[in-house]
Amino acid sequence: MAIKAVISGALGRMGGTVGRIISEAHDLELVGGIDVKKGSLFGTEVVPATGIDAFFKEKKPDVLIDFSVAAAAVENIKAAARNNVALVVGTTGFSPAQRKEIESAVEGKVPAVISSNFSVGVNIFWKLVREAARQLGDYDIEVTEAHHRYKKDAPSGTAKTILDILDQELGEREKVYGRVGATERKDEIGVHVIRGGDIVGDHSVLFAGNFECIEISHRAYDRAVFAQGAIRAARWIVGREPRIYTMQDVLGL
Ligand SMILES: NC(=O)C1=CN([C@@H]2O[C@H](COP(=O)(O)OP(=O)(O)OC[C@H]3O[C@@H](n4cnc5c(N)ncnc54)[C@H](OP(=O)(O)O)[C@@H]3O)[C@@H](O)[C@H]2O)C=CC1
Ligand SMILES: O=C(O)C1=N[C@H](C(=O)O)C[C@H](O)C1
Repeated sequence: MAIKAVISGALGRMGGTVGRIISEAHDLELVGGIDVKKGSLFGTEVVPATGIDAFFKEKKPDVLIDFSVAAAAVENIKAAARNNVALVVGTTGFSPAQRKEIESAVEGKVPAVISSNFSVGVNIFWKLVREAARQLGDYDIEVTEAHHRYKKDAPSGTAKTILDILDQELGEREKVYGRVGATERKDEIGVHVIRGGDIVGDHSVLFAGNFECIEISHRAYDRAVFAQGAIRAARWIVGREPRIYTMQDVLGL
C-alpha cells in the first residue's frame, strides 16, 4: 500500500518541489497540504494550519513532511504527534527553546527524522568537515554560506550544524559573525552569510594554516536534491520506533 503523505508549507518553494516528486512516485500518495492560506497542490487540497487536526483525522496520513517556518513547524509537529503521524522535518531556524518543545512533543510518541539538510551530498560533507576538524584543530576556521534573497533565517540551519560539529570536535569556540574595522584574529570561528538572487544553497568550511588552506564545500543546484532526500526519509521513517532520527540514520552513515 502507498505511504500517505501530507506536506506542511505546501504552497512554498520546498512544498511545491516535494509535492511534485511525490505526485510522480508510485509508492507514495499525496493526500494534501497545510499552509497559511487555502490552495491546491498537484490536485490535492491545501488547508489552513488552523484546521490541521481535523485534516489529519479526515486524511489519515502516515507522514507529515514539514518545510515551513520555525514557529509554525513547532505547532504542526505537535499536531502530528497528537494524531500519531510520523514526521520528516526540514524547517530550520528553531531556537533552543523551540527545539526542546519539539523533543518533548515527539520523543516516545511518533518517529521523526529532523535534519537541517536532506541532501545526501551535505550529509557526506558534514562527515568530511568532522574529519578535517579532528586533524586540523590548530588551523583557523571560517564558515561561509550563501542562499537566495528570500531566505528567512541566518545563518542557515546547515551552517549551524557545521558549527555544532566543530564544537563537538574542538570544544566550544567563540563565533565571530562577519568582521568590520580593526579586528585581531584569535581562536574564534568566523561565520559569513551571503544572501542574493536565487542561490539554492552553498556552504563552505575553510581550514587555513601556514602555507596551505583546505576548503571543503558543497553547492546545491536544485531544490529537488533536498526534496528527494526528504522523500527518502519519509519512506524510511514510517513504522520506526517513536524517537528523533537524523538523515545520517536514514543513510546509515
Ligand atoms: N532541511 C533541508 O534540506 C531544507 C530546509 N529548508 C528549510 O525549509 C523551510 C522552508 O523553505 P522554503 O520552502 O524555501 O520557504 P517558503 O517561504 O517558500 O515556504 C514556506 C511556506 O510555509 C508557509 N507557512 C507559514 N506558516 C505556516 C503554517 N502555520 N503552517 C504551514 N505552512 C506555513 C509559508 O506561508 P507564507 O509565505 O504565507 O508565510 C510558505 O508558503 C525553511 O526553514 C528552510 O530553511 C529549505 C530547503 C532544504
Ligand atoms: O532555505 C533554504 O533554501 C535552505 N535551507 C536549509 C538551511 O537553512 O540550511 C538547507 C538548504 O541550504 C536550503
